[in-house]
Amino acid sequence: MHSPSLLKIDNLESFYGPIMAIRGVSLQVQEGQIVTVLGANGAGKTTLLKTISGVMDPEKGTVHFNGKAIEGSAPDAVVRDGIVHVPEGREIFPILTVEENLRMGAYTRSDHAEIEKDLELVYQYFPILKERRQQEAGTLSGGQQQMLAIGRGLMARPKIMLLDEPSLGLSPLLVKEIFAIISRLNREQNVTMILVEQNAKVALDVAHYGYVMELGRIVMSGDAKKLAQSKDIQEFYLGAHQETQRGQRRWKQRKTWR
Ligand SMILES: Nc1ncnc2c1ncn2[C@@H]1O[C@H](COP(=O)(O)OP(=O)(O)OP(=O)(O)O)[C@@H](O)[C@H]1O
Repeated sequence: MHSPSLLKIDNLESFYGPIMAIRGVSLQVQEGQIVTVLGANGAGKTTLLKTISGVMDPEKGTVHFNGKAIEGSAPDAVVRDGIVHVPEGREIFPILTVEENLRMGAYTRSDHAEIEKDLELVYQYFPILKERRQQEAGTLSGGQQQMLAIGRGLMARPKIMLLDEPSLGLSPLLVKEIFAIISRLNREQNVTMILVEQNAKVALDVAHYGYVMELGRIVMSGDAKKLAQSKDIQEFYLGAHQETQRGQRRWKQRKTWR
């Protein structure tokens, strides 16, 4: 990695009261890349994203975005800087319509004509959302809600999107469809992404670079193609592929990493 990073995190530590959820995490994201952060339940992936997006303040460490220190900034200031968090669990506004949800994503903007253009852009990527734009978001299927969460994130016109487990709870076919769109958004709209996933296989397929987290630390990192060939990763995702619960236990039980 030679060019300066778009996002650079050094030695980050975050706590929930006495619980240290992030233990000295350092990572870098180059502009234009998809960087995946893999790890089992409770590894600290969501906490990492919350700390980047300003929802949580770190106890220690720095987050630089475009060379500017942003750790401890308010969440809306982070959005204005160009970082958008697409949360896990389709946290859309269920009683607002699809279009109202999308417009909420542009809450930090006042360039009205551009907002209308971006709405059309979101509808190009997700035609089903256009079809259902007057429908209450709570009545959408899980896959459609995930599309809406991503679309709402796009409405902030981000430089970098933090995607928290977009595959969660979706059928393999839908996961394929959504990841293909994530990949297109990265290539065509030049949106840099941090992609948090338990599903290592699909994440490494679209990512350029990857990190593995375990108990709040980064235990492994590398080029996505190389990571996909690593024995540890293969054991994890093949296990996870066959039987999720067993896969997750095996991942957690590993003590050493190469
Ligand atoms: N609100 C909270 N209060 C206390 N501890 C928490 C809270 N949220 C998470 N934790 C703890 O912090 C650690 C990291 O959790 P985190 O949610 O970041 O993991 P994760 O890798 O994102 O897992 P998941 O995929 O389940 O979201 C875990 O030990 C978890 O139990």
